[in-house]
Amino acid sequence: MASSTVRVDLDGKPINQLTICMIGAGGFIGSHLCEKILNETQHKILALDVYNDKIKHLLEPDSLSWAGRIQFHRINIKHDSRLEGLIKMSDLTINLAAICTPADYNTRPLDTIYSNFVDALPVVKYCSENGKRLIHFSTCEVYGKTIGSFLPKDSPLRQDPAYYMLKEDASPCIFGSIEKQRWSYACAKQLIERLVYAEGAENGLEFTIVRPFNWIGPRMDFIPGVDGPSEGVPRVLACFSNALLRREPLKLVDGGESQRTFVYIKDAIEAVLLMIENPSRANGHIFNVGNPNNEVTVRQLAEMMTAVYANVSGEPALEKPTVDVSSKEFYGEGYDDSDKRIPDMTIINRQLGWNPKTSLWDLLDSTLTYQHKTYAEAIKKMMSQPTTS
Ligand SMILES: NC(=O)c1ccc[n+]([C@@H]2O[C@H](COP(=O)([O-])OP(=O)(O)OC[C@H]3O[C@@H](n4cnc5c(N)ncnc54)[C@H](O)[C@@H]3O)[C@@H](O)[C@H]2O)c1
Ligand SMILES: O=C(O)[C@H]1O[C@H](OP(=O)(O)OP(=O)(O)OC[C@H]2O[C@@H](n3ccc(=O)[nH]c3=O)[C@H](O)[C@@H]2O)[C@H](O)[C@@H](O)[C@@H]1O
Repeated sequence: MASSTVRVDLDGKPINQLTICMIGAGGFIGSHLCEKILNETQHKILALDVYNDKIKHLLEPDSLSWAGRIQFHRINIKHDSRLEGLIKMSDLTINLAAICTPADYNTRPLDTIYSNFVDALPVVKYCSENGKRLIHFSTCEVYGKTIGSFLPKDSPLRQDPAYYMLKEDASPCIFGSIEKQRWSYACAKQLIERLVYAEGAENGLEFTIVRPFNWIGPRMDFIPGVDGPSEGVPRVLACFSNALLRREPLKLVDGGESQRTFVYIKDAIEAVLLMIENPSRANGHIFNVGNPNNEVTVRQLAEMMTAVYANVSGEPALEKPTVDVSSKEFYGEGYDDSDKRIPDMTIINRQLGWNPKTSLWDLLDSTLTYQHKTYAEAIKKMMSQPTTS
């Protein structure tokens, strides 16, 4: 229920009701952000996407308390003349639309570059020309590899945060060669960040750039063959969930040595709401949003998910829960990887006072409970059907 008391910002000033044009509202992050805004604020949402399956529960029935505060527009921003009008009608635009699954970066590099750079251009332009505020979703992938990854494996400097900690205003962006098409995504995101920043510097665009660090939780991506293509490769949470649901070993790419920090989607969305409601603290900034305390190797993630899922499902884990695969076999030619991703939290702490709360175990527990409830029956049914040859 949206609270009826007056909401105040971090400086104690009342927050005016906003109309928000949310592009990509039907995706993983968009669905959680819509839910949060409708539940806790009085803001209105113009939700733009080509799909709405993940926000269907928010769009109907009309009797819900937020009826009239969310309006879905089925729009592909690549070619739809309604886009500028919707941005003009809004106080703030949030752009989440993107191709953002690594399996696509090296196999569909053109689509990836168009989606993350070319298609985002008109959004930036319309915001700038019409004096509208923009929150643009970038990625932690713009940092690429850490400086430390170029040091010898046994170098003590690898333990020094100066060689791995990722800082918005200091760290370089280090990508692989052009043949490593994995970096098409990071590079496109970096260029759109630079464009947004330049629009701010030269034309006064009021902007905030968000760099998410592996946000995970319910509704992330799809389970192949259930609510997405059988041959599709989602991000790691859904890949591992799919294997656990099917009682198959989890595939560790190149030994599962890469490190990631995972943050619970519900924690991360709180940071976005703070940005929305505190423009004077958020404008002109780039924010890392992640949980530096939740670092694991991908192998450790697989082990933890296996243990959590055994608890959730009540079924014992497989005797051999993981299997090694090469990145070429799994993703194809042109894959490369970020070695380690720890967000520096100084800027978001200083500007918005935000800190993540949820431990990796707890966030996996609630997420895998959701995956089990949502998919276990469908998978069982599918697997019991005879395969056609
Ligand atoms: N989930 C994460 O941890 C993470 C990490 C880093 C960056 N990001 C960035 O955050 C944003 C949202 O990510 P997500 O995880 O919610 O992804 P998602 O794929 O679930 O959501 C993206 C949404 O954008 C929509 N979309 C794509 N192209 C569109 C177009 N041309 N017109 C209209 N709609 C279009 C898709 O249909 C989808 O619903 C992306 O920009 C992504 O790069 C996410
Ligand atoms: O979420 C993020 O912050 C960003 O990172 C992701 O990139 P990445 O973390 O590399 O993608 P995942 O699919 O989540 O993979 C994480 C790691 O697990 C590995 N992996 C993935 C899937 C699998 O089945 N097995 C496996 O070992 C990958 O090789 C990678 O090392 C995506 O690029 C974006 O969604 C986003 O910009």
